[in-house]
Amino acid sequence: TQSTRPQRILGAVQQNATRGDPRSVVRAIDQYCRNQEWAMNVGDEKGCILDSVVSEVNPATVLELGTYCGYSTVRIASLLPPHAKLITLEFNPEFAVIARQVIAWAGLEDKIQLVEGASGDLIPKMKEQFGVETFDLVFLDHWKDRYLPDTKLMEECGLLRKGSVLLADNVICPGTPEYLEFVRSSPRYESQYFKSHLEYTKVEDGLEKSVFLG
Ligand SMILES: O=C(NC/C=C/[C@H]1O[C@@H](n2cnc3cncnc32)[C@H](O)[C@@H]1O)c1cc([N+](=O)[O-])cc(O)c1O
Ligand SMILES: [Mg+2]
Repeated sequence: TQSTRPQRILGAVQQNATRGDPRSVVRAIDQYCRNQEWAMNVGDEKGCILDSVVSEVNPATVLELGTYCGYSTVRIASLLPPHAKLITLEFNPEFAVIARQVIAWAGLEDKIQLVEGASGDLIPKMKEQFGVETFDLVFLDHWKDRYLPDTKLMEECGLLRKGSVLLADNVICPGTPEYLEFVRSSPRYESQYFKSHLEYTKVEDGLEKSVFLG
């Protein structure tokens, strides 16, 4: 039977990456998606900006919205200090199955908790079910029309504290106009745009970093 793109991405990891070596997993996915078939991973160019923000924030708690195959999950977790935790939400069970295997190949199961379900349902349960107080860093990379409602939901649920950093992918392509307008005009956020390119292409895209001011 025909394989799916996520299955082929997992195959590229298992063939080309070294078990327990997260950076080799990231490299294997980038090489596959650049040379064989495009996929919606944040990619290496925006990934370097992601790395610098993760290193600067040095977060103890991270929330990722939209796991897909686990590329950015592994990329972020590989930079976290010991005992830091990353929770990643994915509602497509087929993608979750692949992402769990990518995360396992990287040897990062202890740092990453992949939760299957919709962000709108899971965000209100974060404190009670996952023992989270607040998130130091949130990476938004799920459906683009969910960025704004989920940000408001995180505020309402008390999951953001003064200094929490939101980092949003694709604010230009495919684009998140309502979210961008909100974080750039709200007095409760200090926003900064990092110009880059859509993964594996020359099309403009970028990341928006927004610090919650409390
Ligand atoms: O559409 C894009 N991303 C959507 C990502 C979606 C991923 O997040 C999950 N999800 C969605 N809402 C969810 C709510 N809760 C949990 N998981 C959820 C989906 O099951 C999928 O795994 C995209 C598109 C392009 N592009 O060039 O077209 C480039 C990119 O970098 C992109 O990120
Ligand atoms: Mg993206």
